[in-house]
Amino acid sequence: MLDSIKEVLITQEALQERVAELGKQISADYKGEEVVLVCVLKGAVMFFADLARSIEGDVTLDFISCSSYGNSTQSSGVVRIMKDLDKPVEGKHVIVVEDIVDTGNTLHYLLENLKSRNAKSVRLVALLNKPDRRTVEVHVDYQGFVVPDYFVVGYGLDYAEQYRNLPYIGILKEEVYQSK
Ligand SMILES: O=P(O)(O)OC[C@H]1O[C@H](OP(=O)(O)OP(=O)(O)O)[C@H](O)[C@@H]1O
Ligand code: HPA
Ligand SMILES: [Mg+2]
Repeated sequence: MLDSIKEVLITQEALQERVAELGKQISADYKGEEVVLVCVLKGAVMFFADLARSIEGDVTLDFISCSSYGNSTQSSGVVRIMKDLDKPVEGKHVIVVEDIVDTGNTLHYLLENLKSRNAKSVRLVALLNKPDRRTVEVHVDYQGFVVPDYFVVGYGLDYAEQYRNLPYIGILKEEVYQSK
C-alpha cells in the first residue's frame, strides 16, 4: 500500500462487485429505453468506465467537466463547468455518473443545470455518498457506498490531482494535506 494511505476503505474486489450490482439495477430500471450516461470529469472516470460496461441496453456516453476543489480538501463552494456536454439532452433520459457526493455543491448545481435543458428525466448515480459533510441537499438515486467523514482518494478520486490511479478507495493520511 502507498505510504500516504492510512487505510484501504473499499477494496478493488468490493468496488467491482458493487459496480456490477448497480449496473444490473440500472439495466432493469431502464429496460427498452435510450439512456445518456454523463461522466462528471475527472473524478468519475474509473467508475464511469466500469459502470458503462456493466449496463446492458441502449446507452450513449457524454462528458462534462466540473471543478470546485482545486488543490484543496475543502470545497471552494464555487462550481465551474470547464467542459460542457457535446450533445443536447433535451427529451433524453440522463443518468449523471459521479464519484462522490460530499458537501453536495457540485451535484446540486449540475443536476439543476441539466434539468433546465429539458431532459426527459435526470437521475444521479454516485459511487460514494458522504452524508456527514452535506451542506446542500442532493437526492442520490443510486449509491454505491456510504463513507465516513474522511478525505478519500483512489479509483478516480484525487488530492491535488494525485492518487486517481489507485485501484481501491483509501483514506488519505492527514499529514499529506496538513503539511501543505
Ligand atoms: O459534493 P462536493 O463537495 O461538491 O464534492 C464532490 C465533487 O468534488 C470532486 O470534484 P473536483 O471538483 O475535485 O474535480 P475532479 O472531479 O476533477 O477531481 C468530486 O469528483 C465531485 O465532483
Ligand atoms: O473525499 C474526497 N476525496 C476526493 N475528492 C473529493 N471531493 C469531494 N470529497 C472528496
Ligand atoms: Mg477532485
